Amino acid sequence: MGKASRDKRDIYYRKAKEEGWRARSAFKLLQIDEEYNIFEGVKRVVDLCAAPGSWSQVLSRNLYLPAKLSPNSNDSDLPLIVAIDLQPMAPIEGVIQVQGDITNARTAETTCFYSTIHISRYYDYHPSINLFPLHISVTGLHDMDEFVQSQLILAALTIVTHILKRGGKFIAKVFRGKDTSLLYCQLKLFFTEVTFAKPKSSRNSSIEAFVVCENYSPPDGFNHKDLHLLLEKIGSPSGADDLDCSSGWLEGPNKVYIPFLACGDLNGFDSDRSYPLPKRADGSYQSLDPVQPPIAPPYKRALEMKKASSHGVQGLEKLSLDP
Ligand SMILES: C[S@@+](CC[C@H](N)C(=O)[O-])C[C@H]1O[C@@H](n2cnc3c(N)ncnc32)[C@H](O)[C@@H]1O
Repeated sequence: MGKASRDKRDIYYRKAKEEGWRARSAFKLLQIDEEYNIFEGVKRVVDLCAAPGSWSQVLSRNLYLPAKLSPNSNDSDLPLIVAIDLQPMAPIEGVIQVQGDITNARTAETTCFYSTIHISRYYDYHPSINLFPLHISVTGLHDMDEFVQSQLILAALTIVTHILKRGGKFIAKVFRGKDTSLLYCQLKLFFTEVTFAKPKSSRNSSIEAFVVCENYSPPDGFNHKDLHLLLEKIGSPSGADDLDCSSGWLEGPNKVYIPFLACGDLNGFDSDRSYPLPKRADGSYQSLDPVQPPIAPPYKRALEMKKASSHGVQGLEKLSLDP
């Protein structure tokens, strides 16, 4: 019997069939919850790249159904679960589905709409957890894979920064590679706790891991609307002018944060300054406009993260590739 067929019939594959999960990856989320208690106190969840829906099933069974079946159940207090994917999926009780591309600005808007309309109507606060099985179809062309990954991260962060409340969580599947440290640093900009986990149901032979980000706490002065603009332009087939990160359209601390998030770039910035000054045509720096934000930490955090990325990420080495 070949390795692939043996793998397919592992214990989690069988258990998933027996217990009615749409994919064995349900166990990965359940095991992440066992270790990090991610569902505690959670009332709002957005499941990005959700089809065929095993993570949404976990959310329905662990959050929605217990609340619905509780004797004190109140319709206005049921958890809100929004699932997004390019593909349609069979309905799941308590899960609102949005079909769309998460790298597209319109999908991001729809997600925000669904999340905020329910929240503002009933609860007046934002979702506390985002799940993101970041799925990259590996092409084998390194540049292409890297580009797709960076686009998905940008898309996920756009949605995250628009709807996550302070203290919220973000869980994403990632592929470990040379850029994992950079990804860690990018996420560290927004969350005080970023940990890589390898649940036991994730095959040792797979380079997948899960990043568990806790305590959402965006840096001072970060304007999330700029991420959305970037997504819109990049995702637009309409021929709209490309907004690259050095085109001068960014202001204040975002001059540092956005290039760092979009492509890990902190080059060209003077590390003695809190944020870069605009340059004149002759290359000299313009003085600070008095209405600009005061010189304060803004990009020190990004710079520290960038430095940390060259020293490796604690915990990652534990995620051995060996069985
Ligand atoms: C591995 S599957 C996710 C499995 C799912 N989390 C589960 O538990 O059943 C990856 C999904 O990502 C979706 N996907 C990939 N790129 C996407 C994008 N740009 N926008 C929305 N969905 C995307 C694919 O359609 C696919 O259904």
